[in-house]
Amino acid sequence: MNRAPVLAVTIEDAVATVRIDRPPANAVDPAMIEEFLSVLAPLVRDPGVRCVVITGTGRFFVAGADIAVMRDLSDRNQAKMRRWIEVQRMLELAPKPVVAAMNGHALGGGAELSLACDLRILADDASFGFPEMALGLFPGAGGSQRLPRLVGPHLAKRLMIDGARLSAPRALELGLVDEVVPRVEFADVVGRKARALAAGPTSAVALLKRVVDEGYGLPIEEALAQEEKGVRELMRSADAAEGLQSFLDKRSPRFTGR
Ligand SMILES: CCCCCCCCCCCCC/C=C/C(=O)SCCNC(=O)CCNC(=O)[C@H](O)C(C)(C)COP(=O)(O)OP(=O)(O)OC[C@H]1O[C@@H](n2cnc3c(N)ncnc32)[C@H](O)[C@@H]1OP(=O)(O)O
Repeated sequence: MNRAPVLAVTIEDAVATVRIDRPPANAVDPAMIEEFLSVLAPLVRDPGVRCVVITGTGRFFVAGADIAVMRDLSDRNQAKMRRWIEVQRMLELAPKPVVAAMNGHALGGGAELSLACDLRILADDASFGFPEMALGLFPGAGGSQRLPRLVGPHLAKRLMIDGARLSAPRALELGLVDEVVPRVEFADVVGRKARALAAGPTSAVALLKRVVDEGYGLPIEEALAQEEKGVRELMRSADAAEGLQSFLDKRSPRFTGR
């Protein structure tokens, strides 16, 4: 059954915004996951896109997996739903900054998606959390592995066992999100942040993301070797030359992302 797309992509000032609109709660189903994979691939590859913003509509960013879909616990259905992990890896490895602009409730798989992004901005009246336990589940779409990396294993287990929907200030206090913004200013703040990121040295951001992803968790000697590989590429980048020269010229840098 083909249905209308639930993702709308706009590109302006080198910022690609992917807006989710699947009423009533932007819950994730297999069709949305496949749509995400198909719209993200060109955005990740396009050098003209230097920042990607993922956002929702109305009261919801993403309310998690579609619970009606999750009732089908067959391996086949779980395999289709588990491709949500691939969406997260695409964002995590994108050679450019990715912003989770959480306009509304970011829960379960929605909160998990945001953990794969580089900047998490939450509207001040939105909630954030991993309520899967109330459904007899746990955040098994990346959350059980990324959350401990973010806040440490003890707090991560507490958040997942408790399953609380956290207020925006509490999510900020725990370090789960980077910024909480009043709803009335949300779109402006996200736009400003995204444009600033797009105008920055996205080549350095791309290399840093790769170095962190490849080095994290490795024994320090191997991790430093990964870092060295990235630094060699970094020092050959046009952005590094421009950044250093602009300081000496006492002018603002004009980064190209190369
Ligand atoms: C993301 C994909 C991952 C899949 C991985 C599969 C492999 C691994 C499997 C094992 C791991 C499991 C991983 C599970 C991840 C999940 O995300 S499970 C779902 C987690 N989310 C929730 O539990 C949130 C559920 N929603 C709510 O609690 C409330 O809606 C709210 C957010 C507190 C808002 O409440 P309120 O303002 O009262 O609005 P509602 O009336 O409740 O909701 C409005 C309508 O939206 C529907 N809805 C809301 N959330 C969902 C949802 N997640 N799925 C389906 N539908 C949802 C709700 O039913 C209402 O619908 P109507 O009644 O028709 O208006």
